[in-house]
Amino acid sequence: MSGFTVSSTVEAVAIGNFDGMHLGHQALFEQAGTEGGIVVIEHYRATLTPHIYRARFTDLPVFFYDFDRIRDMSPEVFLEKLRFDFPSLRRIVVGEDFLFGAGRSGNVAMLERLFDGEVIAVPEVKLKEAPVHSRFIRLHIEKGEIETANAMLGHPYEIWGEAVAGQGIGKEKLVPTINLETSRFLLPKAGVYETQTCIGSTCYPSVTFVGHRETTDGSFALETHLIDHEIGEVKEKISIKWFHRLRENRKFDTLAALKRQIEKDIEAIREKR
Ligand SMILES: Cc1cc2nc3c(=O)[nH]c(=O)nc-3n(C[C@H](O)[C@H](O)[C@H](O)COP(=O)(O)O)c2cc1C
Ligand SMILES: Nc1ncnc2c1ncn2[C@@H]1O[C@H](COP(=O)(O)OP(=O)(O)OP(=O)(O)O)[C@@H](O)[C@H]1O
Repeated sequence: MSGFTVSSTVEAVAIGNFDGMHLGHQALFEQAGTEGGIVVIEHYRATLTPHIYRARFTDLPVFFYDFDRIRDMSPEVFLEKLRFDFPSLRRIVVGEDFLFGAGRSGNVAMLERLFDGEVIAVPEVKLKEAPVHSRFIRLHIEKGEIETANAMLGHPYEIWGEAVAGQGIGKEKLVPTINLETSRFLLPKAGVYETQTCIGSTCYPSVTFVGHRETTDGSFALETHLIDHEIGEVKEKISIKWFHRLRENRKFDTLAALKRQIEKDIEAIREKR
């Protein structure tokens, strides 16, 4: 989907890029109310909830404005577009730092001047003094600090991908794994993680490896092993929810040594259950 979608019923919109659909974003959605909608200014750089994945974290309808099509609009023209696209619009919800229009020339005060309805500017949401923003959540994920990222998101960090063929070593010599291919999602720092793997509507406890397989072929892989659950060939889309980084990616001298370590990783997760 690209460009924009129009709704004649939506009475309130929250506006922003909304990568992650984090606690700060959710505070805006609450103010938009049940008749509200979400206007995503889409610049195609989102890596936490790229494009339509944002819709997984809200019950409100999500509309997309392609950033390239609105970037040169003055604040006045942008407001005209909103009024045209949402003829029932009575309320606009943004964060208090919201800037809009060509060259980011419009702010909340200008929005209040130009819009004849209600403008709600939500104060910055923080988590224990730390401001919650997509850019900080990305940094935590890149450092493997999943608990902090999840606390800021208000939900477990989740990525989606397709199952692809692996080397065939796992099942024979280590543990069976689903090898995943993803695009656009930010991957956590290399290592081994406590995760859940969701196939269809069922989520299984799992252990996930992300990084270069230093012990075998050295190539990059994202692999997940379902703990205490056997599964045949997986054809549908899979998601991984991330919870905790267990350890670094390491090079083992033998496959037997790697297998012993993987068994310990699995046991560490079982003990928590
Ligand atoms: C829980 C888990 C932990 C892993 N840890 C490492 C590791 O520390 N170092 C490494 O080189 N490979 C690690 N791997 C990846 C294995 O090398 C990989 O599963 C193996 O090469 C088989 O790949 P295949 O599934 O493509 O056959 C791990 C895999 C799993 C499932
Ligand atoms: N922590 C927050 N508290 C309140 N409002 C927020 C917060 N973070 C973002 N917003 C508001 O949500 C909307 C979407 O913002 P945006 O997509 O830029 O999120 P962001 O987390 O600030 O992203 P980035 O880190 O990339 O700047 C904007 O109206 C913004 O002002």
